[in-house]
Amino acid sequence: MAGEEVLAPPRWLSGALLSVGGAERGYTVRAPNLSWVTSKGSRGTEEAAGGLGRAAPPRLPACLPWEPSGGALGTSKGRRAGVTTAEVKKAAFGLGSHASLPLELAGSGQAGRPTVARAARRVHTGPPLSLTGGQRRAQTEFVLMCVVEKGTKSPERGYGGFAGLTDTAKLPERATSTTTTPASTASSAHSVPCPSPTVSSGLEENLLIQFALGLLGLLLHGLPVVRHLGVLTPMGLCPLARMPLLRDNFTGPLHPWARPEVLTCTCWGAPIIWDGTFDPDVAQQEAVQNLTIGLTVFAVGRYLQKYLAHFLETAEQHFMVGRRVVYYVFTEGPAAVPRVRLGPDRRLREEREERVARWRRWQNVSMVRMRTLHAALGGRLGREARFLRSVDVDQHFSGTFGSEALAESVAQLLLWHYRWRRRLLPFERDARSAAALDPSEGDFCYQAAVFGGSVAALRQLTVYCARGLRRDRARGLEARWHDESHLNKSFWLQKPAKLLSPEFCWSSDVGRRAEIRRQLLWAPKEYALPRG
Ligand SMILES: CC(=O)N[C@H]1[C@@H](OP(=O)(O)OP(=O)(O)OC[C@H]2O[C@@H](n3ccc(=O)[nH]c3=O)[C@H](O)[C@@H]2O)O[C@H](CO)[C@H](O)[C@@H]1O
Ligand SMILES: [Mn+2]
Repeated sequence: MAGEEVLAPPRWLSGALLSVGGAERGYTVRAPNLSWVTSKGSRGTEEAAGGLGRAAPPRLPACLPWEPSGGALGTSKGRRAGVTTAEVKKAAFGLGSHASLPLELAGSGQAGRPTVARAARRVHTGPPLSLTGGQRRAQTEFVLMCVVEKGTKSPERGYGGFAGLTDTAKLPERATSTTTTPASTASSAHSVPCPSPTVSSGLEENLLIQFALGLLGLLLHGLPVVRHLGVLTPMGLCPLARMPLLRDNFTGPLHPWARPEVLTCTCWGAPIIWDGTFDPDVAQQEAVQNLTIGLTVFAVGRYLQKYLAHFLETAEQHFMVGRRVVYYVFTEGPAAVPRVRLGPDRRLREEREERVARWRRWQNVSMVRMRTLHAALGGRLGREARFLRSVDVDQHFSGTFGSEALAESVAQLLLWHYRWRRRLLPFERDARSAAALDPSEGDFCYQAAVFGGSVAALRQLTVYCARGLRRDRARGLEARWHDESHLNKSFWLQKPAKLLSPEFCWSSDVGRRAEIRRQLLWAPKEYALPRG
């Protein structure tokens, strides 16, 4: 119901519905029998575990981020072993500066003094790209293993201690494989979902409650109210809330705990940016200056006239204000691109795109964007801009969209489904499609209307999607949500370094929600004319 305010559920109800949604991402459920295991293989004290905290070891699965600098893994030992920090991070999910590894690394070093190099090599050559069935099971049972640096006061000093939380009742089998699997060829079998809760007993009941509420909502208010039921599904809590805060090169210190009603980080350590979890002024100051940020947008056919002017005008007011920005407008009709007054240090380039115009169906225009973007990233655009954001044109900015939205790779949570259970997410389920995800796969549902990252990350992403789209086309297939389905597959395999909350891409169709404080708004869906 447009304009209706929907409040967060009362606490008791959150508890009742705990396992329905966010909890399955592994944040809010107690994991029994957790204890520290140190690098020496013994049950550890906190000190031995790297000084993780002064209080008793937390009962929640917990991960610490790697030092943004690369910390222990960037040591001379690591280098001598021929393993770079970047390689390790890539092997462990292709992450940016923060990573957590759901691996069993405890005891991986020599007795008494495990070296970073050994651990790094182990990460590099074995899991998580070749997890055994036992490890996978262990993960779903909340064994969240983390690599924790120890003794890394100076990044030049090379010892790493490793500690993890493990369920001592069910230690995972050790991985036996030592074959190297390059991250770039990782298939879905190698990507690991956020752990699922062991306490699934209430799940069916909770689903029933939600179903009953849905039915009631239907009877009382008609269909639209059903959409709001997602609000009753807790998203889970960021386990890092009680840990050292994640840092991000663009955002300054983050405050994941500032928004306890929503999930503010992922299980692999990426922050989810919500209003209040960052300080916009600090973000603006901390962000590396003098970066050119590209904003790519396709405006083909009637979309150009209907949406582009308003989109650009509002981008001038809100998008990366004070920074160097280049708009890249892909269109077959550059002459019709509206002349919008641009601020200093901001320019607009028309990228003549004849190919897109050939496609009659709007879905084809949408899909061909991946290929076109990939080609452009290899050319002038890729040389000119350091970070890019690709957006749909049928929306406009209505609030600040600044440096906090930058990172190595950035995904946007889809507003309809950000609280939904993983199994219910509308991923491509036709196993023949390159975009297919198994019901146990996929972390979140991301939106193709906003994604971004460095040139290198986006080249990887776009080529992956473009290949998948081409393969599907050759087989006469089209994924359910076109390019968006492929984007979701890609982000499942190569986890994004940062997620933007739905506050960054909202629709008035959903109405107002208390938890949504700032917005990039979709234009009303009046597609009869532009798509006609
Ligand atoms: C908000 C959101 O979730 N958007 C996604 C959703 O799109 P939408 O349902 O919002 O699709 P859409 O019509 O906005 O098409 C995507 C974009 O392609 C461009 N365009 C499309 C057709 C055309 O004739 N001319 C033109 O310029 C334009 O930039 C448009 O914004 O699903 C699409 C694929 O199903 C894409 O994945 C979109 O990113
Ligand atoms: Mn759109």
